[in-house]
Amino acid sequence: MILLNFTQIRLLTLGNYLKRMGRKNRQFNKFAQRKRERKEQEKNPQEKPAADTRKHYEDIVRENAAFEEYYKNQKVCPEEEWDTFMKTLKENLPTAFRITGSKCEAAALMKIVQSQYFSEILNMKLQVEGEGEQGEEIKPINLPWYPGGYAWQLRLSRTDIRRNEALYKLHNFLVAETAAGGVSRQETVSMIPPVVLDVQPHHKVLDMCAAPGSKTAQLIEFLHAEEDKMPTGFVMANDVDNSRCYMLVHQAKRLNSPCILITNHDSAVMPALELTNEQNPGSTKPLKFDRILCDVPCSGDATLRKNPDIWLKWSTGNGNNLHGIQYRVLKRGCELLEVGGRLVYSTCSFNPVENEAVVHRVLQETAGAVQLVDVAAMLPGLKFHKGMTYWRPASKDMVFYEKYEDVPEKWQTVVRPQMFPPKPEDLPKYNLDRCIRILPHHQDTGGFFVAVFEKVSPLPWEKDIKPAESSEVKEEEKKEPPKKKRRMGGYREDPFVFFSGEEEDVYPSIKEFYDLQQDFNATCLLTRCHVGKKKNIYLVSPIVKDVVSLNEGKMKIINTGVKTFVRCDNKNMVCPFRLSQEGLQSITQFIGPKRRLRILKEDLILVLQNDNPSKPPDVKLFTEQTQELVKDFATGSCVLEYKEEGQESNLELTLVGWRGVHSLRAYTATPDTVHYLRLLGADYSKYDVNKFKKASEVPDAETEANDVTETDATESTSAAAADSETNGAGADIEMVEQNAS
Ligand SMILES: C[S@@+](CC[C@H](N)C(=O)[O-])C[C@H]1O[C@@H](n2cnc3c(N)ncnc32)[C@H](O)[C@@H]1O
Repeated sequence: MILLNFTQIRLLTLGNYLKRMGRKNRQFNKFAQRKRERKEQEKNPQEKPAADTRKHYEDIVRENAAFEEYYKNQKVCPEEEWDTFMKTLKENLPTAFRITGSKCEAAALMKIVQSQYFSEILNMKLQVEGEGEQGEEIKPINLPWYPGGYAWQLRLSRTDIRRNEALYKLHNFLVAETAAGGVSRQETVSMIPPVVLDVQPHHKVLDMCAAPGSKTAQLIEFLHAEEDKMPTGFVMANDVDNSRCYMLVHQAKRLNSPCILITNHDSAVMPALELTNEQNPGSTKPLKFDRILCDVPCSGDATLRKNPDIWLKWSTGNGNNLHGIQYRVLKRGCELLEVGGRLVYSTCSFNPVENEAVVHRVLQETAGAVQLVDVAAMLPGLKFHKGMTYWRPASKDMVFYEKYEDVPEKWQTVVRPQMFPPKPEDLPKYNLDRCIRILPHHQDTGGFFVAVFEKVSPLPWEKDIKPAESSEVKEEEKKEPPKKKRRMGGYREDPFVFFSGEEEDVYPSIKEFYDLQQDFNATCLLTRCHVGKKKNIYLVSPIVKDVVSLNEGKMKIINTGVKTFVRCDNKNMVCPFRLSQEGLQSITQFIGPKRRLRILKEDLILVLQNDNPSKPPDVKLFTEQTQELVKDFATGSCVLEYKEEGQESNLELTLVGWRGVHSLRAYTATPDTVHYLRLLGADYSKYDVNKFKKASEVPDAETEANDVTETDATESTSAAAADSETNGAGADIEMVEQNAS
C-alpha cells in the first residue's frame, strides 16, 4: 500500500504533495515550457497567452469580493451551504472520464479499468494528520446517472495523476486511450446536457456552439448506440470560431463517424437549410432538427475550480454582456427545432442573468410554443438545486435592481428590461424551477446550469410560414447542368466532391477488389478535389450526403466524412487504394469475403506487436490455420477480423491488414495498436513508458517534451498520431519485401 501523508483530506493538499513528489523527478525546464506554451497558444489563439495564466495558476489567490457579494445577493446557494460552496470552489477539480467506443470494446475496457487501474488507486490512502496509519480511501466514483455506468470520477486532479509516479500507468492509459477514442476525459457536469438531450440513432442533431467538442463526442456516441448499424440521423457540429472548428475535426476523427458534419457559423443567424422530402422525392423541405444542444458562450464562473484565473477577472459586467448573444442563439435554436423536438440550453455559469433570465425571455416570446421539461428522472442520484424564480440584475458598480424602471439611464443599455424575473403571478406559466443548477459542493464537481425545452407547436412568428417553403425541383431544372456553387466569403475549405455513382473512374477497381456488396451506395463516397488524382476517399452517411449536396452553397462546411480509402499505388495491388482504419467500421459490412481474414488471437497479437514497417511478420510465424487462410489470398489491403470465443466476453475486433508477398501485418496507428493489445490482454509494455524513470536516464528537455504529449481530451487529440497509421506503410513495405525476395 502506498501511504500518502497529508495534513487534510483535501484534494488541494493532495495536489501540492504530489507536485512536490513530481518536482523531485523533474527539474523545471524553461525552454521546454516556452515551447509548450507556444504550442498551446497556436492551438487556441482566442485564449489568453499561456505564459500569463501558467504563472498565476499555482499561486492565484482564490478570492474575489465582488463575486461573493454578487452571488450572496442573488442567493444562488442556501445560506447554510455558503461556506461549503466557497470552500469547494477554491479546490482543484477531480478528474472524470467516460469509456467510449463500440459496446463490446467499451465493456472490455471497463473491466480492465476496474481490475487494473483502479486497484492502484485503491491501494493509495489519504492520511489525516494525527490519525495514525489509517487514511481515507481515494475510491473512484461510478456516476450513477450516466447511461451504462460508463462514467467515472476520481478524487485526484489531472495534475495529481500526471505528476505522481505511482499513477504513471493510469496516466499513460488515459492519454493513450484518449487518442484511440476508447476514453474521453470530460468534466462530470459537462456530461449532463447530452444525457438529457436523449439522442436516438434516427435523430437530426444540431450542436450550435460545439467546440472543443466534448459534448459533440457524446452526441455522436449516442447516435451510434445501435452497434453495426449506420444511424439514419446525423450530428451537425457548429462553432463561430474557425480555429476552434478544427478541434471539432480532431474530436470527430477520433470517433470515426460518417454521420457528422462540422460547420462554421454564428449560430444566432444560422442559415435555413434544406433536406430532400422523402414523402415527395424530387422536392425539398426545410431542415429542422429533432435535437439541439445550445451550450452557449458564458462567463464560465462555474469552472473556477478548473480555470482559477477567472478569480482575477470576474465582474458583474461579464454576465450582462453575454445575455444578448445567449438569448439570440437560444431563440434561433427554437426556430430550427422540429415540433416535438427537444433542445438543451446550458452554461457553466452561476449567473441567473445568463441562465434563468435567458430561458424566461425565450419562453415569454415564444408564448407557450416551447416549454421546459422536468428531466430529474433521467439523472438518478444527481444532487442539484432547482432553477431560480427570483433574481435581481445588477450594474457593474454592484447596485441591484428590483425592476427596470429603477435602472439609472447610464446603465440602461447594459441592464436590459428582459433580464428581470417574471412577476410572481406569472411564475406558473414558465416552470423555471424545472431548470437544473449544480453547485460544486453537491458532488465535488464544477458548477453547471441546464434547461431542457420541448417544442410543442410552431413559434408564433412561424405560423404564417406556409409549407410552400418546401420547394419542388422542376423537371427542366433536373436536366440542367448543376449551377456553379456560390462560395461563402473568406471561406477556403476544399470542395466536397461526391462520386457520381458506380461509373466514377476509380470505383470499378475498388468495387472489384474489395468485393463490395450490391447495396453499397457509391454516391456516398467523396473526394476533396475536382481535378487530379484522387488521393483520399471519404465516406458519409446518405443523410449527410443529402444535407451537403443541397446546402453546400449556403453553409461553411469545415469537414465531413471518414477517410475510407487511401491511394497506395503499388504494383502488387490491382486496386490503387488501400483501406483506412478510420473508415473501416463504416464500410466493413459491405466488404465481401474475398478481402476478409478471420484470424486467431495469437496471430492478431503477433501482427500488432510488430512495429517495424520494414520487417513485417513472415506468414511462416503464424498458426497453421492462418497460414492456410492466406495461402491463396491476393496481396494487398484487407480486413483482419477477430472474435473472442468465450462465454463471458463477446469482443469482436476489425482491423485494416496488409497481405504482403510473404507477410501479414496490421495497418493501425500506434494509439489503436496499444488499444487493441490492451483489449487482447497482450504485452504492450514497450508503449507503457514510465516517464519518471526515463527522466532520470535522459536529459531534462526530453522529459519535458514527454509531458507535452498530454493534452486535454476535451481540447484536442493527437491528430498526427491518429492520422499516421504508423504500423504500416503498405507501398514501402512491399518494396522492402520485394527487394528481400
Ligand atoms: C462553452 S463553449 C462550448 C463547449 C462545447 N459545447 C463543449 O462541450 O466542448 C462555447 C463555444 O461557443 C462558441 N461561440 C461563441 N459565440 C458563438 C456564436 N455566436 N455561434 C456559434 N458559436 C459560438 C465559442 O467559440 C465556444 O467554442
